[in-house]
Amino acid sequence: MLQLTDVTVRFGAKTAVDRVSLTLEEGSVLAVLGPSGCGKSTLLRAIAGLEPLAAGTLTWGGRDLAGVPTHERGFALMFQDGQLFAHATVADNIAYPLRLRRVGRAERERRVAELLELVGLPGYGPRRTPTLSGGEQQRVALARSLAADPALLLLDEPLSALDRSLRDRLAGDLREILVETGTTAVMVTHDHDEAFTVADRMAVMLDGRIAQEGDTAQVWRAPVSREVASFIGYGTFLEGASADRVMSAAGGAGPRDGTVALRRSALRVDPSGALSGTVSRAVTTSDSVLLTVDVDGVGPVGALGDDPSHEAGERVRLSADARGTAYLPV
Ligand SMILES: Nc1ncnc2c1ncn2[C@@H]1O[C@H](COP(=O)(O)OP(=O)(O)OP(=O)(O)O)[C@@H](O)[C@H]1O
Repeated sequence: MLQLTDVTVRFGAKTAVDRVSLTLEEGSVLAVLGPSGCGKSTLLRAIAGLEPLAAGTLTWGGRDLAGVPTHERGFALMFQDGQLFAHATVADNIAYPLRLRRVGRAERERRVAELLELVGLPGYGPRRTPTLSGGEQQRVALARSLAADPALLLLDEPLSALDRSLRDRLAGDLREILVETGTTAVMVTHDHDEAFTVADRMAVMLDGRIAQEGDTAQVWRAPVSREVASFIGYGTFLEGASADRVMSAAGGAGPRDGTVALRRSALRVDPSGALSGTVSRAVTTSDSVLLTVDVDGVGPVGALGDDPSHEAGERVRLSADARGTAYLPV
């Protein structure tokens, strides 16, 4: 088990990581999600032993890691750009951590073949890394990180150098590989889709502190604040009569105090929907039409359309789905 208690990292007067406490069971994958500059890479580097703690403790399996240097922690790190050796073959890159451990040649070859199979690149061993695509290079980097059977895998934005569609596919593969190998991992990302796909637990980090931590499904359904909600995909916030009107259309209970957060998927164009309004903006993407609709008696909300011909000024009806809504704690 990885346990962080009040972990604090400072750079001069700047507190980059501020009293962070987290627990991660073995076999679990935690995503640390947060905006640029919130301190998530620094937190990961502190776990790796690359940044000294100004305060707090870090333990693995009950052992205090203070004074344990990076190479003795038994953790592996993988970065955004993979950092493969350009002059070496794919097989040599993956075998590198095994060489450091003086694993014999036959065992190295067996393990490299097994890892290439695992990351979906069988037969790639003799290739030189500069001849690989970006996605293939990240798969090789992942295989190299897993080669030495790390106790804990630390991933820093492992997919962010890739384009969107490749990223979505690799995120799913990464999830399967981590589950199949039973790897305990901490992944830092600013992309909530990636965090929901890869991890079973999520810590949302804002300005050096953990704003919310829990099962990904729990965080998805019940963000604890507007800041967290905005960061995990809720785009509309309503209060008072506007909130009541939408929640009653969604079949919710009677009026309640507080703010309702809505994902775009909470409101969909539907000719038999209970709400009506005027489209103020329509943006077509490959799999949906993103609308802003000025709903009568509610105000502007994000909604999903089904037809690329929607246009500003058009009157539409919307139905509401409670699964895309959340009451924020008062
Ligand atoms: N070596 C350093 N010296 C001084 N300040 C630093 C150092 N490393 C990071 N910081 C500062 O600490 C804060 C957190 O940085 P960090 O890299 O952890 O953020 P991040 O959440 O990973 O951001 P990004 O997603 O942009 O990489 C930032 O304000 C950054 O400028």
